[in-house]
Amino acid sequence: MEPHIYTGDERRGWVEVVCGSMFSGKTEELLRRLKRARIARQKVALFKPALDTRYHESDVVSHDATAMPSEVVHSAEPMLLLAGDADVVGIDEAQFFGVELVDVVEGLAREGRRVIVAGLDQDYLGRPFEPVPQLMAVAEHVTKLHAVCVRCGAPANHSQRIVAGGGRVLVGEAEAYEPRCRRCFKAEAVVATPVAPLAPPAPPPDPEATEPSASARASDPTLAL
Ligand SMILES: Nc1ncnc2c1ncn2[C@@H]1O[C@H](COP(=O)(O)OP(=O)(O)O)[C@@H](O)[C@H]1O
Ligand SMILES: Cc1cn([C@H]2C[C@H](O)[C@@H](COP(=O)(O)O)O2)c(=O)[nH]c1=O
Ligand SMILES: [Zn+2]
Repeated sequence: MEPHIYTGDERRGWVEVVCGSMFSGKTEELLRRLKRARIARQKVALFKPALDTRYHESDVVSHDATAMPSEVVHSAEPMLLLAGDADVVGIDEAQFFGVELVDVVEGLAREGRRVIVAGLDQDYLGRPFEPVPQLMAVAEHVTKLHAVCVRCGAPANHSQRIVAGGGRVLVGEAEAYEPRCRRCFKAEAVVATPVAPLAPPAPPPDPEATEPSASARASDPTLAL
């Protein structure tokens, strides 16, 4: 068989992954790239999983209310057909699709499309959140974004769950999750009450007390655990 020589004028597909913690700007970045593709008169298809109905039934909406209409899918496979003749395919909330998303994304790219996938790289315990790590491995381009840690203001790499219960998947917003840096993230703890953003440091502990005082428990909800 003759070797394939790249001539530069053929349609070539590739995969871009945009990952990071909650509130890091993944959806905004995905929508920014898709808007630019539209300005370049490319055909764009955008998908989101049926599980994510937080802000709107079908639009993809960022925490800052940037929005774009999308097609809601219950699994990854239908995207292969629904993408139609789109040059660029965007997929948000990749962590809600199973590992079958990897084959679908690779299939779309093999057909010559630019595929942009946004999703959480870690779950609320700091574990790799499949299928995003697998997608990062096969992608041509990976962008990792950071939110601002609500405790100290450092770049946040983690999504701290602040409500009890739920399994790995628990759809939610600021009422259920806080972006936190490595130092402020507590993998096992579920903090019952969210603290005010960037609260001043708690007063020094009472040396007389053997148990945390009621006021200390009130100002630091982790002591209530
Ligand atoms: N702690 C925070 N750090 C950074 N952005 C935040 C924070 N809290 C709220 N935001 C808002 O969230 C927006 C990013 O939203 P979005 O793109 O939906 O993030 P993601 O998809 O990564 O969850 C920011 O532009 C900002 O307005
Ligand atoms: C960490 C973590 C998050 N989720 C959910 C919570 C939200 O519904 C989405 C993430 O949305 P965003 O666009 O990145 O803000 O995922 C979850 O189900 N499990 C988790 O461990
Ligand atoms: Zn911090």
